[in-house]
Amino acid sequence: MKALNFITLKNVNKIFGRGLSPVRALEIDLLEIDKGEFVSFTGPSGCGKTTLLNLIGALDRPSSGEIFIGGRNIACMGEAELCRYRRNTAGFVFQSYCLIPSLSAYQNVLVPCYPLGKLWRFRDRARELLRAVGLGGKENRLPAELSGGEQQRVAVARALLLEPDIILADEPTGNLDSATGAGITGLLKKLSEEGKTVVIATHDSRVAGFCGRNIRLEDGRPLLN
Ligand SMILES: Nc1ncnc2c1ncn2[C@@H]1O[C@H](COP(=O)(O)OP(=O)(O)OP(=O)(O)O)[C@@H](O)[C@H]1O
Repeated sequence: MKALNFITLKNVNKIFGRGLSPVRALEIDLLEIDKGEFVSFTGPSGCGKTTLLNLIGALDRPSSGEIFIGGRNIACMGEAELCRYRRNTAGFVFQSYCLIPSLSAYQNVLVPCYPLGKLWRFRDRARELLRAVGLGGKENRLPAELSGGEQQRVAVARALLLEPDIILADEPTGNLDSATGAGITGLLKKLSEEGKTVVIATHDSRVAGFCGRNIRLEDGRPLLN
């Protein structure tokens, strides 16, 4: 049975800057996402999509409010606990892939475990993940020797290395042609069917159409039905 309300944002505000011209980037009364959901956020440029993903992934802190992940409020965690949360619970996929150019696909997938040491423990999993995203046989290629879609697959495999419950993807298909983008969206959908909670920000209505639920943001506020 699905556990409900895996991600809950309550009275969350994010304000950038101070003084005469602060920017209110997000203003959320209540937003709930279930475990295993595949949710997209859409809306015009500047409506707060990236800010929202960054708050859920603890890459940034809210100005006020509570963000519960699996019942724990990450908005009031200390830095050490947040580090563990970022490492173990939330995996990020970015529009521009953010791979390290001098490392092979396989080495890039292993990057999240470098700070943990004990690389050997993750070697088989990294190879398995590359096979699972359709890159078996291309483990030793550098990012420059892979297509955009293949690089994004490496980024998805990297995000999965430490078995996070949540995948956050900010415009994951933004640099890809529509067929390749559909492949990446299909891969993210499959992950949600396997139990991961997948949250993406996208401009592309076709990508949003693939998701179980789409939430439109306007001026930092979700338009909920
Ligand atoms: N570090 C920052 N300092 C000041 N303002 C910021 C900062 N980051 C974002 N903003 C502002 O917050 C608002 C929301 O930005 P955000 O990047 O979340 O929007 P977005 O919906 O992801 O936009 P896009 O679709 O163009 O990527 C915008 O008005 C933006 O200018």
